[in-house]
Amino acid sequence: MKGIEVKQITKRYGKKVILNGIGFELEPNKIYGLLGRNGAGKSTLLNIMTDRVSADDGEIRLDGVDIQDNDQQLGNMYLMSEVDLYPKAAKVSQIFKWTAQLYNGFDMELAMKLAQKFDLDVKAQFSKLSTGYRTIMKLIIALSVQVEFIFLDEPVLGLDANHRDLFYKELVQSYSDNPRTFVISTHLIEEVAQLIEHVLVIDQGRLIIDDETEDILKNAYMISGAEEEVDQYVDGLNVIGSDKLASLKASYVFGELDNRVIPDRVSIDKMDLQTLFINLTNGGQNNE
Ligand SMILES: Nc1ncnc2c1ncn2[C@@H]1O[C@H](COP(=O)(O)OP(=O)(O)OP(=O)(O)O)[C@@H](O)[C@H]1O
Repeated sequence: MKGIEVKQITKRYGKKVILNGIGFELEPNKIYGLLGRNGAGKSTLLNIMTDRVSADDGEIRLDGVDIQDNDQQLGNMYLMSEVDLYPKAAKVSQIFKWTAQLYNGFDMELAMKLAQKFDLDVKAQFSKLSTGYRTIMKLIIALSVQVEFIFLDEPVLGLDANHRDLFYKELVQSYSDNPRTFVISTHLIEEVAQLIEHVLVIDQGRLIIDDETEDILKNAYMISGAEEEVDQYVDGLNVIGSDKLASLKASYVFGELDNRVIPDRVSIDKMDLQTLFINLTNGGQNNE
């Protein structure tokens, strides 16, 4: 198979099972969203996929070949994470140069252009940059390395709204100029909902969603109105949660609605990705 296969990955820390037999595939040239609550194991999974952390069980294959200790395969992947791996005194421009030596296809012209757009001073020392600008430098590198698989772990950490907006635009531009696969792990679901083509959700060690964004949202509904009528309407449907305000209720349904008659005082709207995520990962508790 072309792409990455994640096969039955299990990871424990002490007695705690963080990832429990996770399996999915990443196709070439697609933007994935990797979602999960705090501590769900997203960073651990990305670290395993890039051979920075070893799994207790399972295997990662790129184009059919195991990536473990395989520099050639690992050279096709880049992980941008919160961890700062650079020497304290290093300047941004030096870090760009080192990265270019490590990754053949590094696009220095793009990196310098992006630095200008984001107002990043390439003569500054990395350790003296603000939190947001450290992220910006790492993002610029991630967009400029031009490898086949790019993993972005919390890519907008510390970025203000304008910089986040600029980053999403530059990501789309870079993706259309040079299609490759991105996996974006983030908590800002609504901001990336338009970008991601495929959604992966990890919850309690398991992969609970692995589907195209469009297909997921096609079957995600918010049924709202008078409580009694809402309850009556959703009876027998796959209700994943609900919210209540006085006598009004909103029930969240994930799955097909049949041809049942919609009562007058009930309205049906599409659920957004963030609402769906919250309801799927709140441990079965209603939000009432
Ligand atoms: N080196 C480690 N030793 C022990 N436990 C660890 C280690 N690294 C991660 N963990 C634990 O594994 C779990 C998953 O952590 P991870 O950072 O992968 O989650 P995450 O989904 O990225 O979370 P967040 O969204 O909060 O960043 C957490 O309970 C964390 O405490």
